Amino acid sequence: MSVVSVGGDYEVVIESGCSRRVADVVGDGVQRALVVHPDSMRGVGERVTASLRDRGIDAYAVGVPDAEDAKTAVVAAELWALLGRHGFTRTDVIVGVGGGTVTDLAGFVAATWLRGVPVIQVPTTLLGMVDAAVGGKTGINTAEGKNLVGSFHPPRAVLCDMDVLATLPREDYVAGLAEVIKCGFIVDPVILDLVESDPQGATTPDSPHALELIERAIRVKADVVSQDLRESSLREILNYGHTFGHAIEQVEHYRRRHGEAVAIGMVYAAELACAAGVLSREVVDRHRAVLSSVGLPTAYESGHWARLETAMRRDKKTRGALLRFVVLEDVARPVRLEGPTEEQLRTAYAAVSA
Ligand SMILES: NC(=O)c1ccc[n+]([C@@H]2O[C@H](COP(=O)([O-])OP(=O)(O)OC[C@H]3O[C@@H](n4cnc5c(N)ncnc54)[C@H](O)[C@@H]3O)[C@@H](O)[C@H]2O)c1
Ligand SMILES: O=C(O)C(=O)C[C@@H](O)[C@H](O)[C@H](O)COP(=O)(O)O
Ligand SMILES: [Zn+2]
Repeated sequence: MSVVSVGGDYEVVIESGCSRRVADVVGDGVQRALVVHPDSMRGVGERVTASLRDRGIDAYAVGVPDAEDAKTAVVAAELWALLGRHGFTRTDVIVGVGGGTVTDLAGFVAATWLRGVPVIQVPTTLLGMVDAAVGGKTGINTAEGKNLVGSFHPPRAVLCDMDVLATLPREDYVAGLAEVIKCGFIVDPVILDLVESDPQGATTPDSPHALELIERAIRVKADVVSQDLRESSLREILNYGHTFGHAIEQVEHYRRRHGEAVAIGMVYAAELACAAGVLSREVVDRHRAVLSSVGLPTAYESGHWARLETAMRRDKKTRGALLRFVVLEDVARPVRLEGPTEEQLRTAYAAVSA
């Protein structure tokens, strides 16, 4: 078992079978629990619900639509209605069991119900474990863009059960590696060394390095969010690759995996930094090499610039008319690039669509 403390406020447990121990971390005085899971994870959701009932908690399981279809105001409103019907109070809890989409939704509903009730996160994807379930960013999408409505609401605990990864499709595991590699580029180059030493192994939860990769990425996230929960400055580095990545997701109506879009977004950010004279060609090439070695995409089709630029202007790092990007000066040296020229933006797009 491995435990990462997030600034002393809560713990991220990484252990086979720990999803069976949700009742141990719900806290005192809890009478009711709402366990939110996607239909694909009904088995784990119901197991968690049963384990809470065994401890005398009135637990209800509720299935939500798969992937980004869960992150809507309509689904959130259905859950608020359920909480109201079952009389959930401020001492009751919500449990998110699923990938990042479900932990984002469950966290958002917990943040807003009665202006905030506790949430326990039980991520079931690699991406959920290393990123979405940790750090308290919660949210839903609107027709205008990704994660445009949300709140900062840290969980009471995060339980990463390595056993549940056995059923995760390889493509989804690989998509989660994009956020792991992101942590390597922004803070912890040992992650890059580990992936480069065995790229094939990195693509499976059974590899000798899997646990170390997961733990290192969680430590990067925990360290950053414990210093800057509300993203006043430092936390922006976790958004590396997301300005262009979120724009791709929106243009594709959320049919591409988040991690895949972020992988392309990191190559875009690296090309942009290179065009702005901030980053060496060698580090840009390292982005393409390490991402493609695990099967992540590094290119995007041409012809979508106008829609991508419109979407990028809704990024939360934008200030007024000023587009702002997290870029690198070198590996583990993130900085901000504010107001890149139209030529630099287009040069980077041409480079990723080449
Ligand atoms: N809040 C944050 O800090 C944060 C960080 C990163 C990403 N995110 C969000 O996370 C989302 C992406 O998360 P994701 O990549 O986990 O996608 P996801 O939640 O869509 O899960 C991917 C797919 O795997 C299925 N699945 C989940 N666990 C499974 C398992 N163990 N076995 C079999 N199938 C399983 C899901 O049903 C889904 O079809 C995006 O919406 C992104 O914006 C949030
Ligand atoms: O935790 C953060 O902060 C991040 O930016 C992590 C990202 O991987 C994640 O996708 C996040 O949801 C993006 O947030 P947004 O503020 O750009 O919507
Ligand atoms: Zn992300």
